[in-house]
Amino acid sequence: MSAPAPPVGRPVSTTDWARARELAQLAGTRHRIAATEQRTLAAALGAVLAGPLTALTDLPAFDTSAMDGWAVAGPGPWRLAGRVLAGRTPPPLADGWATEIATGAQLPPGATAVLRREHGERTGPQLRPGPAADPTPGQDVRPRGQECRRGEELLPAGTEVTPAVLGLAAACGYDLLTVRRAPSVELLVLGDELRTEGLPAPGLVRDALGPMLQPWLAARGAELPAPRAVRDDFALLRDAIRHSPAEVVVTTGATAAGPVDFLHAALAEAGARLLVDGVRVRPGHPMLLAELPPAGARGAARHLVGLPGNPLAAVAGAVTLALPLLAALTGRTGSAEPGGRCVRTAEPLPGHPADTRLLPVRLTPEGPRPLAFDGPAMLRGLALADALAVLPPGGAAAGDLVELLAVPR
Ligand SMILES: Nc1nc2c(c(=O)[nH]1)N[C@H]1C(S)=C(S)[C@@H](COP(=O)(O)OP(=O)(O)OC[C@H]3O[C@@H](n4cnc5c(N)ncnc54)[C@H](O)[C@@H]3O)O[C@H]1N2
Ligand code: MOO
Repeated sequence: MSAPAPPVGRPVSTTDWARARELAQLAGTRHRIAATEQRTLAAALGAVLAGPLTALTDLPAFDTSAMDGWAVAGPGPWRLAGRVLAGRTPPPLADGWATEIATGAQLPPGATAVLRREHGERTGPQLRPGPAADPTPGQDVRPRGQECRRGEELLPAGTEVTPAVLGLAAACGYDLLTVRRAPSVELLVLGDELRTEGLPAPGLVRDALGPMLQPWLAARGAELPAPRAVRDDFALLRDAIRHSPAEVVVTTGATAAGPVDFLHAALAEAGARLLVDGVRVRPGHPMLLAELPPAGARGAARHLVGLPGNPLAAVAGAVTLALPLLAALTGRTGSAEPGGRCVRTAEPLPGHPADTRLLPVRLTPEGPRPLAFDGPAMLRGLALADALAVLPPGGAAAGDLVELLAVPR
């Protein structure tokens, strides 16, 4: 069969930007991954908690000294005996006695407070509070359960496992975390003009999207192998889509109406149903989202996100369609996800007259500042950006609240 001609005069810019993002979220929510797996803490970074993180122990697990000094029992002066270091179990302390204690050490039973080293005056075996008054009961003591009680919910299901979450989980006794299975993704990079190494040459450009999207999507919780290059060939593309075992196929390029832009035709032949076909956003308006027929015996739901080939347009497609889809597939919540952060502008930010604009900005104490080199085919501004500002048609005036989206990290 000969390759079909790419569609001519196909309508573009058909879906409003916010609606397109919502449709991607809905598609993921409808096919939320139920499977869970247990991972060691070291392997869980970036995954999503399958259930609430509940404390396995009180925190602190025992009454603890918050300062270096002396554990004291009752009002001063005190008689001094011994010392308690972190990691030891101290004997009880009788009223009128004090014992040297380190920060983090277990408070002896009977101790009523901790006197900081700089607040105590020691004369031989005697300790008095110095010019300061006696410590109040409980002073500089971290009582058992101050941070949480055993069984208390610390984090909800859907929380991304960040380094801080790993620290908290370790602090309250976890060795393994139950997380949602990561969605499998295949990245297909389209374009005969692309080289994966060396300098661009006449007519040839370096693939900028494989090196950017692969680690970005992986950091957002996707399970994906190295990108696969697919030649500008209709049948190759159709078969790559048809037979991909991934739950989410992400393609780059071939979304528009060029002579070898076969994506629409390949999707049609692969039995795809378009959920989003063009978005009223700049850059990136030819982006698309499709539902693919299930593949393989497991019959898992599959989607395809078609990112435009222009590199900044591809980033716009990723934040609009790919990341919301991936987040919803795992039920991921958090500030890096859609709708996370807003900021007030200090100066007007230029928009598109009719469409939403995603503008790379630097965040300064005064507010978001646009960056130069923000054309659809450029990455220079993006590489310096802290965020993409979501600008409504017509742009934002000084003092407006604008949403910020995370840039590739
Ligand atoms: N007649 C029209 N032409 C175009 C329209 C339109 O509405 N009507 N839209 C323009 C817009 S906007 C975009 S964005 C691009 C989308 O193009 P495709 O998704 O079909 O992508 P390609 O044609 O394959 O490539 C476009 C451009 O990007 C470069 N590219 C592609 N892949 C990569 C990569 N992995 N790394 C670096 N650069 C890449 C490619 O070489 C081209 O320069 O269509 C416009 N045209
Ligand atoms: O998506 Mo295109 O200009 O908007 O690069």
